[in-house]
Amino acid sequence: MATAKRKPLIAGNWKLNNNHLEAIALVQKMAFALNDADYDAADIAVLPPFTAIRSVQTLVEGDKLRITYGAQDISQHEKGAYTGEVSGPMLAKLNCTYALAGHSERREYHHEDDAVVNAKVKAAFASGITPILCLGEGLEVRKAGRHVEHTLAQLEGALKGVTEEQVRTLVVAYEPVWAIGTGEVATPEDAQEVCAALRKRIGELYSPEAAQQTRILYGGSVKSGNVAAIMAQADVDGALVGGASLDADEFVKLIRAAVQG
Ligand SMILES: O=C(CO)COP(=O)(O)O
Repeated sequence: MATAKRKPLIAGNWKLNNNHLEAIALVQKMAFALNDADYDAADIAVLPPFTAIRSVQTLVEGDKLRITYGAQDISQHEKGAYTGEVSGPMLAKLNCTYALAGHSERREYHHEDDAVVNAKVKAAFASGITPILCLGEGLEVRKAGRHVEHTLAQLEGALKGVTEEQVRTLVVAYEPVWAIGTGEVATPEDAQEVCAALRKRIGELYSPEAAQQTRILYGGSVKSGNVAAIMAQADVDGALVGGASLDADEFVKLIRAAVQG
């Protein structure tokens, strides 16, 4: 089998934090600390709230920063009477590289099911944006030992109608809900078990070659102190980081720990 050549992706999901001025300050601090070796070693992304994307874009483009950025959500609709929604074409116009689709907090608080997540993944691709498809089980499912089948079912639901060409560029993020914001990090072996199963299933649904190209991240209480062991797993290609991405020093430390093999 061809050896994997996947560039790590470390993405900071800011969630509901940072107004546009705070966003500028945080990205400036990151940019000050990061160097070319960091950017060569990993793709580095921030996912600000919608209101801060324009400010981040202006900073990144004005200073030609190698930090990429994206949105925490994307509408399944392109335009029309959908109050409060932000579309793929709007995000593309802001040069967003990524959009999260199906984060567990969207699934839980906004009742997004696999069909909606599927529509969001396709909406992102239609606008030239790379979806970061978030998957993961809750505590009950984990306790019942059904975490692999649960996560694979979410994957299949989200990929209906997605082409092999698209899946090669897709980013999947395995985020066990019980490990998000709880300090309860999955063990590296827990992360590897599910990430390997996801890659295997992508191989079965598409092709082994496509599966070797899809980047699969782990998320859930990732910090500078635990990221190296998680990244050492064969099928983990990066991290989706919440809390630890809000502090520039900690996030840069985390990025460096992630790529030191
Ligand atoms: O949900 C997450 C990233 O999308 C993980 O959040 P924490 O890193 O704060 O646990």
